Amino acid sequence: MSDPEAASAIVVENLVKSYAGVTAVNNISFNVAKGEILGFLGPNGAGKSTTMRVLTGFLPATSGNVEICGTSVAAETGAVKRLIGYMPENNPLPEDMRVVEYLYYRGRLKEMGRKQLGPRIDELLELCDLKRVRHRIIGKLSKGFRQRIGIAEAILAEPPVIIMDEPTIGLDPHQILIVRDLIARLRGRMTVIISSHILPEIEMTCDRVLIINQGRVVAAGEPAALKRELLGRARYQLELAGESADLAAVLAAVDPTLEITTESTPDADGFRTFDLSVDHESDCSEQLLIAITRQGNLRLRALSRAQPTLEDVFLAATRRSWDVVDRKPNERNSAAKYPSA
Ligand SMILES: Nc1ncnc2c1ncn2[C@@H]1O[C@H](COP(=O)(O)OP(=O)(O)OP(=O)(O)O)[C@@H](O)[C@H]1O
Repeated sequence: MSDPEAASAIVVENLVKSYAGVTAVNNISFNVAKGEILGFLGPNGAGKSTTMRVLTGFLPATSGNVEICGTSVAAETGAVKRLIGYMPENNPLPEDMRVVEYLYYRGRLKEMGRKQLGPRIDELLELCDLKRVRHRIIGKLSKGFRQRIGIAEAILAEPPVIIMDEPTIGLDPHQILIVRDLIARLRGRMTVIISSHILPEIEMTCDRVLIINQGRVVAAGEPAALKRELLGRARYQLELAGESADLAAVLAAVDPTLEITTESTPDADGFRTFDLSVDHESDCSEQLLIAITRQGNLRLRALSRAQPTLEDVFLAATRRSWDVVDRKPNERNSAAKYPSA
């Protein structure tokens, strides 16, 4: 059998990080496979930045073990820093340097050879759409350019692992698109962890997500699997005129687990919006459409299957974890244990 840790670029085991009086990261464990893009999500104060700082060797862990490509962060912090390209939140850049100058300077600090640096910087200016600002002073550039300079710097020496804290924060939709494409191009070549509050962004970019709250992992998996695990029931919406009892009878005939969750008051034409939920994932839109049309007394104007988003998953996972936190300690002991990824 293959060893899952051998295929992991990042291994985090029972990581704890406490500041004076605050446990920011409370015993989290997860692996990130080589070439995988992992989205790291959590509400404000969940412990995302702290975890990233420990992973990159900028902060020592209180306890636990972190390995990057088989190298222990605690034992070989210097070596680990060379394995990671890190773009911290609000990435600080030297205001008075020119773009090329800065990348060259950072490359030399990363011990890259002069001959190797020139072509690599040209490649990155192209990849990160920075060619037209290559000789501009960084302090005079917009946020979008500055974020891309941060990404260029993180991937400059082609480290196997890239960690980005809120890479699209403060960017406009066009700039977000550029950064998203840029990250997608790293898939398979580098292992990437991205922390973000922008959930559609994460959903589009990441292979897997890890949601933390109050320093603990509260959900982990592929977005589609998490939707099934956390949201369970599929949802539909109808715009329909007719008696609720007639609709209820049709629903029972289509699927005994189909139920009306909310219904609106009728509009001027007598149509109401009904929200439905059903206990399984398989699509029953067509059966619903046929059964309602055949019923005779019901007039259907619209039928749609709700597509749950990562935001729904995030809210369900964090709400579930708050429920556990709110329970009395003796109840908490018997609560379901959450996956540690
Ligand atoms: N240097 C510090 N000293 C004391 N407490 C800290 C320090 N840094 C963070 N904390 C606390 O640790 C907890 C986790 O903070 P962290 O910044 O890791 O969360 P986060 O998920 O990155 O939040 P955000 O999304 O707001 O950046 C918070 O309660 C925070 O107040």
